[in-house]
Amino acid sequence: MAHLTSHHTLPAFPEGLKTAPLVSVSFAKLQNNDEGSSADFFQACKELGFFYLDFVGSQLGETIISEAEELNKVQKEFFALPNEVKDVYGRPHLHPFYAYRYTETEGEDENGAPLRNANYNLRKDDILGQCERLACHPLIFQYQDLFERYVRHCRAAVDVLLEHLNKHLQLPPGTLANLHRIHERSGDHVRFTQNHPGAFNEERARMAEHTDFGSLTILFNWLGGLQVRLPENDEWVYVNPVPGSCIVNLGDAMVKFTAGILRSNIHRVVPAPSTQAHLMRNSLVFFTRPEDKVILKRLKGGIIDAQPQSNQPEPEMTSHEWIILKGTGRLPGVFTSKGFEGKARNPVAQAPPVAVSIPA
Ligand SMILES: O=C(O)CCC(=O)C(=O)O
Ligand SMILES: [Fe+2]
Repeated sequence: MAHLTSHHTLPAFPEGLKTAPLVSVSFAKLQNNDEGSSADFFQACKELGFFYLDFVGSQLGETIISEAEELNKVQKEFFALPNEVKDVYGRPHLHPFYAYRYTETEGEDENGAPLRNANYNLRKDDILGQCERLACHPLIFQYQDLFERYVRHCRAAVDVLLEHLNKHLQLPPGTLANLHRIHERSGDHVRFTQNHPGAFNEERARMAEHTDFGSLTILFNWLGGLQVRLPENDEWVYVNPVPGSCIVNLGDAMVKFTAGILRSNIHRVVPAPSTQAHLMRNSLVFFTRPEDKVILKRLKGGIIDAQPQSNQPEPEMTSHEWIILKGTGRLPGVFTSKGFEGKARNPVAQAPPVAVSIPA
């Protein structure tokens, strides 16, 4: 049988290593409104906030899989470019968030420069021609059609998920869809990521802990290295990539909209485990965010109304403000249903005001 993905070309994830108990939800069944799959999906969104979305057997799903494989080749080509070329498209001079970004790691490249772990954020509104386009490398233009198809297809899959959530939350029809209209400006973006092999480093691992700030994330990875922190005991465990499935996780906006019914789980990326540890690791992420102007606060209606009211006044900010503050490190700490954990208890008091001049 022909392989749908390139996972078989890589060494297998090590046997016997403890992995996160992500349930697998069939996208084809969700498309067909299968009740059991829909219930499993909602449960996963409440309990772990992470699940495998099995795309096999869905025409849209299999298209997304093959586009992700193509984009994985494009990202490798991009990251192989000379540093000074990539730096043209870098943070913060291009944009504080939608740009190329790196941190230096151990080792040197053939020119004696420190190795870089990097990502490159490419916003949906640039790809779909919905705003004045930020400068991007010619390679991105070369694959414009692929990017556009990928964005539209990921968004179509996300729309299916939002409809199921809307139903389970018993919100008026279209409530979540209306906060995520593809033609409106939003922080949706494609992210390329690349990490060099290296030894596990506790401090680095801790620095990488985060929740995603938006609504739903569609993640493809080919090697282990993603870890989630289990809600029941705070243990960090690996997520084993499954060929034919993407990993979906929920972000902060979903916690805010549902007053904590849904879970945005803390996770991080560390070096791939033993059998894969010598390899360069790439992942391809599609982040969905609420539209830029949407205020991140609990929605009214359905089962959300039965959630306890918080006794701490919450600063209200738009989705755009949230992304820029979090994306530029000005909301430190990890956001959970209980508020910010860790580095900052009262983040807004510590964060400088949002600069109005930041281009969206
Ligand atoms: O690389 C991965 O597997 C996960 C990446 C991730 O969590 C992120 O970019 O937010
Ligand atoms: Fe993430």
